[in-house]
Amino acid sequence: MSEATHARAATGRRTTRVSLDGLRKHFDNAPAPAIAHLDLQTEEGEFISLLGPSGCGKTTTLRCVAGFEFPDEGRVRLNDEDITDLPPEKRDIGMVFQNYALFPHLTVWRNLAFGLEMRGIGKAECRRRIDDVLAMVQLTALAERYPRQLSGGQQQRVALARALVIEPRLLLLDEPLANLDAVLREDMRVFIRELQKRVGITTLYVTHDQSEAMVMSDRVAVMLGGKLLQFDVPEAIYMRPRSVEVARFIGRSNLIEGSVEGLTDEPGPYPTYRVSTALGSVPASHDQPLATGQPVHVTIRPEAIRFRNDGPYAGRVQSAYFLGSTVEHTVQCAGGQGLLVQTSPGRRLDAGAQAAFAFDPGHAWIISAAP
Ligand SMILES: Nc1ncnc2c1ncn2[C@@H]1O[C@H](COP(=O)(O)OP(=O)(O)OP(=O)(O)O)[C@@H](O)[C@H]1O
Repeated sequence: MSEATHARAATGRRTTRVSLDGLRKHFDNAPAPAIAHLDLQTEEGEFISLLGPSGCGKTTTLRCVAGFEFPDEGRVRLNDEDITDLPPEKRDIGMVFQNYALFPHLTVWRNLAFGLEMRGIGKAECRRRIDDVLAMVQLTALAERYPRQLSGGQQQRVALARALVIEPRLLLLDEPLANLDAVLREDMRVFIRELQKRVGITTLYVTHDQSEAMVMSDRVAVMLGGKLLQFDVPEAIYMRPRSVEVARFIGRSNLIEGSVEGLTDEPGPYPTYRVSTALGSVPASHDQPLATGQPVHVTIRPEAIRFRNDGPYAGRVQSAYFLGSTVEHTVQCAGGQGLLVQTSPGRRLDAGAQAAFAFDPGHAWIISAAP
């Protein structure tokens, strides 16, 4: 049996599409809805991150899927089954919380057996499933330990194993790495993602950490103020933000106001326009038709700008901070436009220097939505 088949057999191989249709949740006495309106559909086996700042409604969304909250409006579906009104224990969903929520008085083995026994699973089947899942999370040797005798990372793996051993049709993870130190967090990202791929289970993952969402996910749902701002593959979220809010929230970004001058015939994966800005006329890409004179923003990532003596744009370096592998410069340009420019240490310019710079039209993206 291949490792992937083995892993799927160990957790029952149940792929599921999740469909959130028109969800709304407004808690009593809250000034604004936790979820204003949410439509989100996943494919089978996808790893989806719900990403956004504190209070944007990520956890409430996850709790509506788990059955710990009930939406005021909208439906939650797994494949074609409407589970909106089912209690949590009837949903067949595995969940891992930030604080792991392990039973402290039970060994690792008993923690895993608990949910299986509750479901009336026979002894032999329990043993088979627990053995398989413990092997997957590499904890076979620690089966008789109590949670307090385990490190944070090991406890997290027990929590994952406990969620998977019931062979759920969906896995929900709510900031599961928040309590781990930085190095362990990075290891656990890879561990969870590899495990999820082997098992093939559809997963919703709540985080406010953008790099975590980028590294782990097939697609990222960026939320703000109870609304979905953008739902796309990580590269598109980073390179082709659809709104000023997404550009601001994801990574560091330069946002330049301007108005569309017209379409060019420059080659590239997306049509290139010229946009009139404080820097002058700049080339930038977009995938939708734009009208001449239309107000837009151009977003350029700091690492996409290069200092070059023959560059078409000019400014004065105000500060240069050494960050280790890169140097971050702030540059004051014509018309009062400030820019962040990130270079390798070898390309550093000092504060006070005059800078000429350039960027590819493919790295300048037009945002046409009003902020
Ligand atoms: N039980 C509740 N009663 C009243 N308001 C609530 C309740 N649960 C959440 N809220 C409010 O709903 C909004 C969204 O909360 P939610 O926990 O979903 O956000 P979040 O994006 O997960 O934030 P965080 O990352 O801080 O957990 C917040 O303003 C929060 O205060």
